[in-house]
Order: sequence, then C-alpha cells, then structure tokens
Amino acid sequence: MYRVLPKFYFQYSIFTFHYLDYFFFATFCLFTSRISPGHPQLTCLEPPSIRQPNTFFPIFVIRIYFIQLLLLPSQMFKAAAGSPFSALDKSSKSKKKDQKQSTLSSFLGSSQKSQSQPFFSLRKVPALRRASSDGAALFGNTHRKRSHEKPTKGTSIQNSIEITDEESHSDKSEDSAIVAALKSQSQSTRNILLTRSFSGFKDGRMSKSQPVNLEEQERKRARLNFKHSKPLVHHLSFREVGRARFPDSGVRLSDSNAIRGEKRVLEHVEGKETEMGSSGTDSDLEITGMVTRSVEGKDPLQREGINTKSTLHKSSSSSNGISGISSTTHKHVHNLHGSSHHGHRHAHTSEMRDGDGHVRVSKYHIPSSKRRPLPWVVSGTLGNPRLRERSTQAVKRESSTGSRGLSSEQSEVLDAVMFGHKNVFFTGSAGTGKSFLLKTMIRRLRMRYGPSAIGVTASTGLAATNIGGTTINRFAGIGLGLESSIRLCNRVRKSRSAADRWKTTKYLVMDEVSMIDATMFTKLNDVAKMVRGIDKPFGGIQLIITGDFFQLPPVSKRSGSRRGKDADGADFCFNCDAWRECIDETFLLTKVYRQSGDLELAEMLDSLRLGRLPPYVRQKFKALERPLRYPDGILPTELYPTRDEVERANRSRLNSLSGESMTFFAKDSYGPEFAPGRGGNGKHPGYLESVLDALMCAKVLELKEGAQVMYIKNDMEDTTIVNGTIGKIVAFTSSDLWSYFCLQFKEYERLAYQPLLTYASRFIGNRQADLDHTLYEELIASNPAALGKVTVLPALIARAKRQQRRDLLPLAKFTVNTSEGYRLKLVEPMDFASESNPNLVRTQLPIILAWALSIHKSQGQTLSRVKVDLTRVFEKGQVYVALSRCTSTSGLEIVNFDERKVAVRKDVVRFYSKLKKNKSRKKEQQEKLARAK
Ligand SMILES: Nc1ncnc2c1ncn2[C@@H]1O[C@H](COP(=O)(O)OP(=O)(O)OP(=O)(O)O)[C@@H](O)[C@H]1O
Repeated sequence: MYRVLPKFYFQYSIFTFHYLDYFFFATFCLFTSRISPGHPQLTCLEPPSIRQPNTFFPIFVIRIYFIQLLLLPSQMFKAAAGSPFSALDKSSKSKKKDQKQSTLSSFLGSSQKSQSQPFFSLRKVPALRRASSDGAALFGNTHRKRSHEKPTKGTSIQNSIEITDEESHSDKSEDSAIVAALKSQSQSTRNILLTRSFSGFKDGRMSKSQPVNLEEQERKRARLNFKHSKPLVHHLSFREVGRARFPDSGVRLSDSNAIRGEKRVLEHVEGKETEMGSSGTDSDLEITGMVTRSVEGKDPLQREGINTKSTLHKSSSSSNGISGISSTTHKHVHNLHGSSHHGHRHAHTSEMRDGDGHVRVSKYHIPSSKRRPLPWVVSGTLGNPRLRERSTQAVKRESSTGSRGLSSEQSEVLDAVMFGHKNVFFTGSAGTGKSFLLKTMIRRLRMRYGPSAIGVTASTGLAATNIGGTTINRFAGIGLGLESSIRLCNRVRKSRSAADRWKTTKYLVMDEVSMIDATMFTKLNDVAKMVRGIDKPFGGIQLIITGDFFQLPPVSKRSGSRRGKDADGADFCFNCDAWRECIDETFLLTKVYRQSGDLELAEMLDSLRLGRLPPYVRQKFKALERPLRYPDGILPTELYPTRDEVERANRSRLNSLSGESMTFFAKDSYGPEFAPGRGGNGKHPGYLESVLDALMCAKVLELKEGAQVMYIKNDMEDTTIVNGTIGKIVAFTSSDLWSYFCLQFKEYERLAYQPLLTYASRFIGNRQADLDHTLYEELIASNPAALGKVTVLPALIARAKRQQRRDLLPLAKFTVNTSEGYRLKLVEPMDFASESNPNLVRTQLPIILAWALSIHKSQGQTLSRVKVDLTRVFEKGQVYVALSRCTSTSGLEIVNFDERKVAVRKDVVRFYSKLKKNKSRKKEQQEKLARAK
C-alpha cells in the first residue's frame, strides 16, 4: 500500500493539472478565436487549417477530453515512472537488475565490470533475424507491429526492435548471451534501432545517409514502452536444415519428410561430433557449427559455445570482441563468420566463409515463417537429457580413444571408405570393433548421401538388426538364391522395389560375411552387374564388407549342402574369383575392445581362435569350469550349441518359478501363392512350417511372472528397447488397463507405481477375486511410494474387472540405457515375415525366454555374465564364438571344455597369416618412410 497510494495521489494531481491546463487553454482560444495547438501531443492530430472559432470550441473540447481519456493510462504510467516515488516501486526491479548486471559482468569478463553503462536486453527480437556476409547487422523487414506493442508517444514505428534495460526475461542464461552479443556491438545496434524508429529506412537496412543523433535517440528511446518481449531464439527446423548445402564437404541434406528429417539431422550432428577432430580441416568445424547451431535452436553463443570437443581442440584466436567467453566460443564464432566482427550469425546470404576463407556455405536460407522449435536439442542448457548424456559420454570416450572415438586402425579403414572410395574388407578377432566401426561408417555415409544410397545388410537376420539393416537375400530380392544368376536377375527385374534398391545403392555394407558362401557372393556380383547394366565389380557399387572367418561358417555348410565346398568342407567367399575381383583393400583390426579389461582372457581367446592351445592355456580354460554365484542374484546368460538345449534350459528355469503360467500361440499366415492346390503347401508338406520355425519368434511361448525375456524386434519409434534388450515379466495385464495406468502416471512414475497395476491385473477375468489385504499391505510395504497415489487403485480394479482373460498381455520391465535404468513396456504381438518369402508371416509376441541362447544367436553380442555349455558343440568356430562373448573371466563359467572340439580350417588360417604378413610389411614400409622423412 505504501507504494501504491503515493503513486495514485501523484497521478491524480497530474490528471487534474492537465484538465485545468486545457480548460484555461480552451477559454483562451475562445476569446482570441485563434487556435494554436499548445500541447506537443496534438501536433500531429490537429491540422493547423482548422480555425473556425464558432464551431471549433465544442469540437475541440470534446476531442481534448476524448484524447485525454485515451492517453490517460500511458500518462499515468509515465507519471509513475517519473515520480519521486518510482524509486520505491523499482526497488525490487533494481535488485534484479543489479543481480543481472553482476551475472553479466562475470559473463563479459572483469574488464566490463567497472563500466557503468546500462545493460541491454533485447525485446521484440523476432525482427532480428540475420546477418549479412560482411558482418553488418541486418534486421528483418517482415516483423509486424502488434496491437500491444504500441509506443506511447508520437513515434511511428513500423518494424523495430527495442533495446531496453528493463527486466522481464525468463531465461536468464539466454538473455545473458544475447546481451553479451549486443554489448560487443551495442553501438551499431542502437543506431539501427533508432534509425529505424525515426528515419524509417527500408528492408531493415541501416540508412547510412541518415545522421544518427545518439543523444536524441537515446532520449526518445526511453519513451518507448514495449510490453511484449521475446528472447532471441532462432529455431531452425529440420526443413530448413534440409535446405542447407555444404558443397566443400559434400554434405547435402535434402530430406523434407518430418520425422525422418529430424532423425537425419540428429545423425548428422552425431556423425560430425565423431568425425570432426581427426580430419583436422576447418571445413568440418564449419559444417558442424552450422548443423549443430541449426538443430539446437538456441541463442548463437550458447549453441556454438557448447559445440563439440574438436572445437575445443581448435580454439585459438578471437575476433568477435566478446571477452570472458571461453576460447571455444570465440574460435567457433570466428570460424563461422571470419570477416564479421558482429555477434549476429544467422546467415541469409549464400556465402559464409571460415576464418581462412576456405569454406563456403551456400543457400543457407531461413524463412521466418518456418521458424519453430525442434523437440530435441543436442546439447546445451535446453534439451533432451538423454542426448546430452550421450554427448558427454561421446566426449569421454573420445578422450580415451582418439578424436573420432575410433582407434587408428579403425580410422584407417574409415578413411579408405570415405576418402579412398575403395571396396574394402576389414576383419579381426571377436571384439575388435568391426560392427562398431561399421555403424560409424553407415552413419557417416547416410549423412553424406542419404539413407537410400546405402544398402545395410548382413548374412543373418540377427546380425542385420544389430547394425539396423536387413539380410543380404532380402536386400537383393533373390529369396534363398538357389536359382542361377540369370534367373535371379530376372526375378529382381520383376520386382520394382528390388531393382530400384540395386540401382539407387551407392554403398553396400555386408556384416558377418563369414556366413555368406562363395556361390552366393558370385551370384550377388552377377545380379548387381546385370541389373545395373554396368560391367564393374558389383555394378560399380562400393563395397564395405566385414566379418571374421574364424567365427561361424557359411550357412550352406551348416545345412549340409555340398555346393562349392573346398577340400576342408567350407565354401568361404574369400576363395572365389568374384571376391578377388571385388575387394580392393583388406584391413586387419588387432586391438581388442571387448576384453580390454581382462588381457589374460584376450590372450587365451587369441590362442583359441587360431586353434593353438598350449597346455597352460588349456589349463586356464579348464580352471573356468566352476560354478559361479553372484551376490546380486542376477543369473548369467546361458549359451548352448543347439536349439533343443536352449529350449530345455529355458523351460527348466521357467518351471522353477512359482506362479501361474500363460501360453501365447503364434498366428501364421501364408500368401495366396501358398494356398492349397497352388503349389506351396501341397508340394512341400511341412515346408512352410519349417520356414516359419526358422524365425526368431516362438510358435508357442510360455511365460510366467518373473520370467527373463529378450526383446527380438527393433521398433523405429522406441529406440530404448531394441532387439537384444533383456527384461523381466512383471505382470500380465490388458492393453486397456495399461493405457489407463499410463494416463494416471507419468513415464517416470510408472516404475514406482507398477505394483498397483500388477495387483489390479489380478482382477482381470476374475471378478470374484477378493481384495487380499495382506497382499496389498505387502505391496505397499515393499514400495512405500505407492501410498501416494493409492487412490487410483479402486479405479484400476474396477476397470480390471471389466476385462477378459483373453486380453492379457505380458508387461515387462526392460533393462535400458537411461538414467532410470529400466523401462516398462506392454509387449504386444507383432508380425515376423520370412526373409525368403515376405508373404509367410508369423504373428507372435516379440520376446523369447532369455535365460539361455543358442551360440549362433549370440554371435555379435557382448555379455558380462555367461555360462557356456560346450557338450554338444558341432561346428568349427562355435567354441570361439561362445567364449568370446564374455568381457572377463570373472563372468565366464564353462561346462565341459574339450580341447578336441576346438578346431579351425586350414584355408582360413592361411588367409589370415597372409593378411598378417601383409600388415607387418606395410607397417615396416611406413616406418621406413617416416624415418627417411
Ligand atoms: N573404438 C571403440 N571405442 C570404444 N569401444 C569400442 C570401440 N570399438 C569397439 N568397441 C566396443 O567393443 C565391443 C565389441 O565391439 P563389436 O561388437 O563391434 O566387435 P566385433 O568385432 O563386431 O565383434 P564380433 O566379431 O564378436 O561381432 C562393443 O562393446 C563396442 O562398443
């Protein structure tokens, strides 16, 4: 009250004074019959031509009253602002301002602290949109005056920004950055503001012919009173990024599809984060800056300042004049706007150069209408914490493994693919990061050429999903590939999608190539040449092939086929002519990552791989035949050579669980070509069944609460739970009840309140079930958090009672890589199509029991606790694959280790010894060259 009353009193006096003023003035006019507008505000409203004394007086008085009424609020405000009591009013504001000033001072550096200039924050900044290539600040001309943005006094502001020292920003950090940017060039910004306000130049360009009277403008500026404020956030949507072209680096983004666009931009950023540093060109730095900045949609300094690690390495000079900001920011700003000494970095023109003038970014156009925030931010103060976390992890990893997160060996392969444009095959023992490197390459290639130019394939479905691809048979459109090359080619030509795939593919990735036989490889080469009509290896497609021939052999061998086997019984593709024709360079990776924490195990596995087991190594393996107990009660994954053993192990574990079991039967569907009488079923009894049985999903799936399961599908929308994610069944519930539960509880609350759902689910199809109070109390005791929202329980139970038992689905708690560590997911049926014939479909829950896995399914996985039963090993390479999944001996338990079952193929040994020799020869030559230099 003590603030408001004096203000009102003062305002009232002003009001009275004005009216007396006008009364005397009007009387004077009446008697003199001459009107001379005495109030400055009337100047523009009252043309001097109106000078008719007889009619003028009443009109004049009415007008004055009317105008006074209109102007009253702003006058009151002004009066209050100028009143001696306004200091009281502003006390809290000034506190804030002081606080802000101190923040800014620290932000701007100590040199700025002593200055007593007011600090400016930016209002109505949507008008500020871009910077010219020569660094002069330009302001957008599309900003329209809004009704609530009226100035109080006779200024005609059409398009303007305001700089004011008032407080009202919500995001202080952002504000600080903006202010700092403006501070560094406040003079020019002020000029622009004032020139725009009072000289009305066009297209937002500062009119150099207009003299700028700073003092006058400063005074007038103080009169402006914009209520509206917006922070300087330039959001660049994926569509806009899609238009950015980076010709010097070859990066071209052209996707305009909403969802895919976002994902791709994300990939670009990730890719750049890993690639930037080691290539060491400013071009990379430039592009990353652009993309990251675009994605983040945050103010420029923050966006660039928080940029990735390689920016840190490259930091050096500063030219933007902003002191106190890390050198990272400086360098980056400099690189983006080499010639600019201004802080605005939204490029409108078609050229932007780095500090050395190397990089040109063309057509970086940002239409204002499309500015909107992206839902995710890669780094910085805003944004998805998961991505931020990932980014931090990337930085950590980089510091230990090199600037791109890759070892020098891995980088060499990457360079051969990206810059050498060679068909490469890279190999190495298990855990040397072949798949890791492949994923990095895929990401970078997709970033450069778009997803459709990269064919991502593997020999098996599981290996393919591991790298986000498909099987080579499916990609090629050749089914099982049993026909001749010409027939297969005709088959491909008939399928438009398959033919298009072959034609649009620039790079073909093949993982786990050890399982592709020579015959298949030759056929693929022929089909590619014929379909593309180019007589070059694979019709000119660049090949990226990886795998380890010491691991599992081609499928043809396993299925008992006698086609094309060599004397040793295997049909490895490295033996065929097509291989020699296609592969330009072969790389051998030697650094093992998987067992990097247990070098002893890494050495043992090396001997095992080559089939050379000296007695001391044999003893070490024998010593691992002991039962392991884990204090946390989490059991190891069991690996068996055969499917029967896997099923048996899982069943016995399931039987040991108490509780009701639920059985889910798969639903199979066949295409019309398999209708009885049209071949298919009739010709091969049991053929369809056997094809579907080869799918990952089970025909009959029995589950219980507490069962350990593995998710076996990749969901495009949900990237936390992927193929291979392990979880536990916590309840059987209906999708209706689950949806209701999800409505009641937010994502982060669901884990804590899940017992309520489990409890309520007992009432599904069991209306007579009694409320078991002891069980309920146990539930609450075990999870006190549930007490808070226990009122939801009756509604859950009432809803559950309306559901049928046939609606029940498993609810699993999956172990995921987020801060919570777990995620609940209701597992719903999905379609599994056969690789050889997509019209053969089995619909089943995408989970399998996962206490035990077959060794074949485990290939490519990294596991921390493994129990391997080697009793029924039937294949060369199987022992090595099984034992090499584990990261350390402390988590490895072996059952029935038999050294006689450890065998390798001679041609594989020859192939690798040749590779090793070549590698050491190459190394010697490089060393000689280095010494000579
Ligand atoms: N450069 C790297 N930096 C950090 N970790 C890496 C790197 N390369 C590989 N790894 C890690 O090593 C482990 C094994 O990698 P990966 O699965 O790619 O090996 P692989 O050679 O494909 O194995 P396999 O032959 O058994 O399929 C993974 O956990 C992976 O994250």
